[in-house]
Amino acid sequence: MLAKHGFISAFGRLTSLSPSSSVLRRQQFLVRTLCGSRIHRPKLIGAMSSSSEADAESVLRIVTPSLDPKRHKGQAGKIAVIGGCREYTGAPYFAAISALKIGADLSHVFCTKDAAPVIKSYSPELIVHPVLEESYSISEEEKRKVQEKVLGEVDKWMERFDCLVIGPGLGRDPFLLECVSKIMVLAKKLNVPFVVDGDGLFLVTNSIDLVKSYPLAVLTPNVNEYKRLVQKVLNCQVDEQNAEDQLRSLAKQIGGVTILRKGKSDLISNGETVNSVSIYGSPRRCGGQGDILSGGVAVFLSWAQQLKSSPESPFENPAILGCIAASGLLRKAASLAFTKHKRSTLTSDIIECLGESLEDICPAS
Ligand SMILES: NC(=O)C1=CN([C@@H]2O[C@H](COP(=O)(O)OP(=O)(O)OC[C@H]3O[C@@H](n4cnc5c(N)ncnc54)[C@H](O)[C@@H]3O)[C@@H](O)[C@H]2O)[C@@H](O)CC1
Ligand SMILES: Nc1ncnc2c1ncn2[C@@H]1O[C@H](COP(=O)(O)OP(=O)(O)OP(=O)(O)O)[C@@H](O)[C@H]1O
Ligand SMILES: [Mg+2]
Repeated sequence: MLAKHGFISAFGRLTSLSPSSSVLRRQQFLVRTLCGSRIHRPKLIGAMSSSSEADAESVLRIVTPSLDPKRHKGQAGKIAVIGGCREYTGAPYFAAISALKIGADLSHVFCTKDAAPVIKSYSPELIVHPVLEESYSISEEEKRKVQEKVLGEVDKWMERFDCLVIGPGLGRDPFLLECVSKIMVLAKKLNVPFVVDGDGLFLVTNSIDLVKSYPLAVLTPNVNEYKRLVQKVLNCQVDEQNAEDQLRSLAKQIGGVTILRKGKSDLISNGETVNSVSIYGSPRRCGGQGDILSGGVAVFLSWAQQLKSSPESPFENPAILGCIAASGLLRKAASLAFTKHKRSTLTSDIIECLGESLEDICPAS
């Protein structure tokens, strides 16, 4: 109920991004074709009682908008990554460039001053804001003023974003994380959805109220991040025998946020349904694949939000559809990259395969 209310209120903000009627008709046609002649909620995602393998390719076909010449720049998505510090410049780059390669129109990165020139030099496509500060660069007396400045800079842009990705390569500096927690509060106030990954999960695991009961929050923990969340929120260890039930309990306990638990199979739950995506990916476990996923979830979630423009819409939960689509595409791209590069497959190779993989599932024309 809460989740539904949240999505509806967020759609108000996204009205201007609603798909044109021809786009909506095409998507409804796809639902009819996949689910029989009457329009009803597609059986693409699992039921309440058990986990089921999602039909990721069908979800990708439904959420991906057609390339309509009448659409203007920005309508296919404006994404912002909050991340990037002295140590990590790759992670925010991977998330932001993946969003563009999948089909978003604009991709921003809000990072520390040290990280900005490095990230800019990777790609002229990204809009990079050198606004975040780590403790080492400021004195105690300056902290309050700096925090206000950081929030002011982000606030100027916030309403324009369809989704944020918070955490890839953020680092764990306490002052920086305090600023980011304020950015999360601002995003919630404006009903901007966000994906929390990497060090963003370190932050929310220790301050769970930052995401609790916010239906537009998606958490994408890897094995370690999941272990820490389970220990903190459920006060127990990860139970592999009852993985689906435990994930459902965890999502429910955090007030119905959507969690994508990454692993051999990706498991997705909002506290009600549990879906898995297990299509074959790649045996390479090079760093950065989770960053592609977080950028992808942001784009597909934004697109899935645009589908739900009328009360009769058959599309129920944009966050879940976004997770399924991103997981399916990442796995397909990883598999394609591995056939080309084998043992030397890197995250950049997988990013290069995103376009071809999506084209294979839903051709641009
Ligand atoms: N090129 C880059 O800049 C990258 C930066 N990254 C960033 O690095 C920061 C830390 O993320 P991490 O994912 O390393 O943090 P984690 O706390 O998840 O991982 C830390 C340790 O866990 C170990 N580990 C990984 N998988 C495991 C498994 N299945 N079982 C047991 N141990 C396992 C790793 O070897 C590593 O030593 C984040 O900000 C993240 O976004 C990563 O995204 C990778 C790429
Ligand atoms: N054991 C596995 N077998 C197959 N695919 C996997 C496996 N583990 C992870 N993946 C795939 O890789 C993606 C990234 O998951 P991973 O656990 O590597 O994230 P991560 O540790 O956050 O990555 P990053 O290095 O970007 O931080 C998952 O969505 C999943 O599709
Ligand atoms: Mg990660």
